[in-house]
Amino acid sequence: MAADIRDYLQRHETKSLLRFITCGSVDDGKSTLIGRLLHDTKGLFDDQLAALEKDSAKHGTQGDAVDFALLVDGLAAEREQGITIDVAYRFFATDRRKFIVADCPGHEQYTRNMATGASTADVAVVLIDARKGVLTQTRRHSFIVSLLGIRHVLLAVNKMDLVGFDEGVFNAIVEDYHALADQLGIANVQAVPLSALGGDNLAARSLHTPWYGGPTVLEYLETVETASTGSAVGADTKMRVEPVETRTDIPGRLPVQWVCRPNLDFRGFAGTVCAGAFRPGDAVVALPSGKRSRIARIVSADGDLPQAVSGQAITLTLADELDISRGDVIAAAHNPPETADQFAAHLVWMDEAELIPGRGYWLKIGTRTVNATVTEIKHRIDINSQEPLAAKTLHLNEIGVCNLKLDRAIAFEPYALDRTLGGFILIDRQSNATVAAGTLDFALRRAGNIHWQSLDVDRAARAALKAQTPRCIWFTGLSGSGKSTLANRLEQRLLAAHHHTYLLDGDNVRHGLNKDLGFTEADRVENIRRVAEVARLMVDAGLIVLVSFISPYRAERAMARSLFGDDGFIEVFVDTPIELCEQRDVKGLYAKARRGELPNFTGISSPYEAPENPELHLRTAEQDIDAMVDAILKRIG
Ligand SMILES: Nc1ncnc2c1ncn2[C@@H]1O[C@H](COP(=O)(O)OS(=O)(=O)O)[C@@H](OP(=O)(O)O)[C@H]1O
Ligand SMILES: Nc1ncnc2c1ncn2[C@@H]1O[C@H](COP(=O)(O)OP(=O)(O)O)[C@@H](O)[C@H]1O
Repeated sequence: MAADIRDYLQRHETKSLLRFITCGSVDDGKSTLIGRLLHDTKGLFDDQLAALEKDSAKHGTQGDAVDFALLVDGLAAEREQGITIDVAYRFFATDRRKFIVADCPGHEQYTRNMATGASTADVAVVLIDARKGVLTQTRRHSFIVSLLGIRHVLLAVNKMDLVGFDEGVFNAIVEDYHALADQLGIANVQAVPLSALGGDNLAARSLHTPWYGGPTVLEYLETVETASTGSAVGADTKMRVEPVETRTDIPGRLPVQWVCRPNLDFRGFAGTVCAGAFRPGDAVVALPSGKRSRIARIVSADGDLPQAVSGQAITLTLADELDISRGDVIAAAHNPPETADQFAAHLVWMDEAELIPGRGYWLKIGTRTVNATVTEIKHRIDINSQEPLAAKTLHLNEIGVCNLKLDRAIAFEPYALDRTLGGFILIDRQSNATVAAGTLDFALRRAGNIHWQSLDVDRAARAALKAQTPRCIWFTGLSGSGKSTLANRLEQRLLAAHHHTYLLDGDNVRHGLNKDLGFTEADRVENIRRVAEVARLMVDAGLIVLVSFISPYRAERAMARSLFGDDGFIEVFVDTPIELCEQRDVKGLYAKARRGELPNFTGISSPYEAPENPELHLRTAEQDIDAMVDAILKRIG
């Protein structure tokens, strides 16, 4: 298939390319619409058509006629479910233009696919069932369309045949949608009355709508002018294709995808220009380091180029040796993007599990991946009214405005200016699943104004005075597993050996610093974040710090570890089977939890994620306490 696409694109190299997406609810007729467009423009590959005819006879719902929905519904499994689940990219062309269409599924839980498809599109085709009008789903899709910077909407009012091609019905829907588009700031809306099934106003003008004087769907797609600045390179095809409109007047930006170093004489920075243009001799700056140089050469598969514009995949060489790595951005020196590590952002939450403020996620932006936490949810947005609503978390498909903090500064642009350097996804660090798509709105200035105060007396000096190596020894395990008992005994032994220590115990810290926190997932995340920060200060003070908290989540233990570095963090897994903890039931909490009187109890009604690679794995059922303490002492030397 990849070879077919390459061949296809090559044949159409000279034409401009329009990327669009289709959005609609299940059964609005998206698949039929795309299938018919492909068919009517002869955009089908012959073998696809043959397969379609065969499939229609087998599964089709349209008698002997070709069932166009089958063409885009793709996988058999999806067909069986009757819904489309993945984004399917299709290619077709007319004499005037070539097209890539992302077919975005309409089922409520598949917003993620829609955002994926929308992130590179110039135009969104929003389908409406003429009998149903503007639905919540239409509003959600349109909101994402506007959020992801698509400025052009084709409102496809489908199934006009089922309302007798009534002009009044069409006008009422268009009026409704215009009100929504105004709210969302979508300035360019073209509404078309159509019947995808009958082909009315799709490729050919319909005789049933003499009252309609606008373009057909295809005419619109062939002629719409968008401000695309280079979303036109298919990553998988490695092909260069001209975007609809290439801007060379805006400053150049190249997110570095990889550093190309075939031999000692050549060091190039490869990537796809995401905005503006570069020429040899241009002054450039590497971000976030801020180091400057000039472009020496622009190397491409076709030899050296006099200019590279957005959408082109190239390799730059520079006049000076700069330390630039993957994820950095090379930008025009006279007008570089800002760098920052804290942002206000919009988020579309796409995971079944809710967003946890304070938890660490991977944030991928351009070619860079960094650690990020949502520090605060400002509000979520009511999809119907666009009103802000109070929110402590975001659930599946909810859209919110929040503050983000990264573990290092990145070069960025507000999304409204640049989709590559302003659009990001959040990835769960444990499962690697994409949990959100988002847009950076602006940098929070305070980030740049709070500096780390460098002090004359440092950790090394404090540690030297105490004649010890400061460390964090982190005990994790179920309630009653033996964390406190072991930590206590260890502290006694350390004290006897004249060490300076402090024991932070969950129960105790929850009486003071953390007395505002309970046992929900979000509260536990915050509980661990605070105690990890406190432990870090104490380690900085030169102490050996023992932390004894259930700390049930891998993500937060990884976060704690990252504060100390591998040498400074010893994770001790106090591994006791829950049956034994329950037998011990030191505080009577298991009995209470079993009676249903204690909600969110770890191991019973709240999860415990066992460590995968702890420095020490202690099985309390098999060893006695002193032997285990000896093992810890041996490990810390
Ligand atoms: N619902 C629920 N789940 C678990 N534990 C509960 C709960 N409610 C109260 N307790 C008591 O609180 C102690 C655990 O607090 P932690 O701060 O260590 O928990 S956590 O790390 O935030 O998960 C824990 O102490 P340990 O038994 O020493 O672990 C319990 O005594
Ligand atoms: N090998 C062992 N290691 C640790 N604790 C043990 C062991 N065997 C029995 N225990 C008992 O288990 C209980 C553990 O309770 P505790 O230390 O308060 O656990 P946690 O702090 O994990 O909730 C104590 O009563 C302790 O005496």
